[in-house]
Amino acid sequence: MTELFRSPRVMKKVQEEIRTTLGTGKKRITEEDLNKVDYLQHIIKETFRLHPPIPLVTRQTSAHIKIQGYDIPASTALQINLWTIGRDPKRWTDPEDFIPERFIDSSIDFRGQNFNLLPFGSGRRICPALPMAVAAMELALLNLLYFFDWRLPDGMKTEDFDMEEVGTLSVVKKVPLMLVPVAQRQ
Ligand code: HEM
Repeated sequence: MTELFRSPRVMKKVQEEIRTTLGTGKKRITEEDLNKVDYLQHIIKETFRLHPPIPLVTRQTSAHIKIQGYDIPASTALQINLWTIGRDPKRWTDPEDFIPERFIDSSIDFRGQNFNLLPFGSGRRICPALPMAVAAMELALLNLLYFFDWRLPDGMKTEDFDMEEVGTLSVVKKVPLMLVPVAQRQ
């Protein structure tokens, strides 16, 4: 929601796509509404790229290996920095910008097969809750964006948003986002 609010173009586009796709007059968002709005899926991917909730995934080597010329002994703990990978200019164009369109016509997904985007890890220890977590995020966003428009509290400016993140194993926004909902008559 913070990235959407910082990017009015993206907010407007996704609300239009959600409201057009789901139609007017809905009383509730249901499971049948999931996976219908492609642009929302791109927004979720773009958010995972810039703000992976678990920024470091750990593995331990089972044998001596060599990576890019470095000798790594057996039983070494390796940390894969998902946050850095998500902002690596060698992998992403304009990596600091929130551009969901980068995923249009792209096969990049977050299900562990593409090593540029691994918010749920990969392989046999990949997050077992991936389908539930993604469905919960999508349901929450559909509800927030279909039924409400959003404005800033009086006296606050978008430039005042503090984007700092804090945490250890998992990270969250240091200063919670505060917005005012404006109910929409559909
Ligand atoms: C957006 C939400 C979530 C994200 C981004 C996330 C991310 C991750 C990541 C990166 C890992 C490590 C994967 C690896 O080492 O390859 C992990 C593991 C795990 N996650 Fe999640 N997770 C989320 C939600 C959840 C939820 C809601 C649950 C439980 C209800 C959950 C349960 C677990 C468990 C049990 C593991 C350990 C799996 C294992 O070691 O075999 N996760 N998650």
